Amino acid sequence: MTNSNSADKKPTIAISNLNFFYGAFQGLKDINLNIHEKKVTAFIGPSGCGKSTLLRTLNRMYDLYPGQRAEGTIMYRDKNILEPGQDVNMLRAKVGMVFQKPTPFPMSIYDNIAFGVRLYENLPKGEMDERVEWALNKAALWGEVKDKLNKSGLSLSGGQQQRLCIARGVAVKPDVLLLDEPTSALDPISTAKIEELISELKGEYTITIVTHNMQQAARCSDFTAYMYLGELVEFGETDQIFVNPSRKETQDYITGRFG
Ligand SMILES: Nc1ncnc2c1ncn2[C@@H]1O[C@H](COP(=O)(O)OP(=O)(O)OP(=O)(O)O)[C@@H](O)[C@H]1O
Repeated sequence: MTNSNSADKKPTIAISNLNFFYGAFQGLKDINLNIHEKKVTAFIGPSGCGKSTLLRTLNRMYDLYPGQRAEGTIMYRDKNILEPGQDVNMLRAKVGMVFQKPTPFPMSIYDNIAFGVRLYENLPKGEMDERVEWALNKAALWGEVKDKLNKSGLSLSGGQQQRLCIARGVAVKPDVLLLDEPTSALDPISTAKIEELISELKGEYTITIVTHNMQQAARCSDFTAYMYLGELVEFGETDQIFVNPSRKETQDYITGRFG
């Protein structure tokens, strides 16, 4: 594994000796990796290598499924989130997730945003209106929906729905955003919008993205982790990984010679 030399600042998330199990099957093997503050980190690698599994450990999404368990340490701002006493709801408010398929709730555009906020904060109507507008602006969607906030979130196009999900994610003011192949269901124009959005959001949030799209990783990320069969093969600054990888396996994958 290559360590990045721009890692002087304390990382937002420090993963050490992480192993993950789906019952008897080991999905992640001894992962050591830092996620840096206000940077975009991409997880790349062939199908089944463990990218989504790794992403889901970062807010303990796997807790929802019986038989899945993680061992090791994931320090998130000085606290090991794998410890049993961790408040997972609070963790998921701080470390939010956007999924591959847009998943708006079957409710109005306004309520899609307000719903999550109400779980954590009791805002008067005026402040909630401001928060909804703020979040939709952050997700570059306000202009397209400001006149139809009471319409169903499901009435939006796929690209708009995904931006609504990103707005929902930022509305609770998280610290970290986990994006699991956020553009794989979208057309090129919507994809470009989401990529622009990622570049803007990283000024304020620490972002981790799983992607199959090499160009997307190269365009959007500051750091890249290449995984294979549950192992982290190489991690480093994206420019170095794409221009001068230290491992032949990484080179083969990014140049399309894999498999
Ligand atoms: N619920 C599950 N039960 C058992 N094994 C699983 C489960 N989910 C994933 N796996 C296995 O864990 C390994 C890693 O899967 P994961 O979904 O993390 O890969 P990935 O790199 O994100 O793949 P893809 O790019 O195809 O989405 C695979 O071998 C997969 O079959």
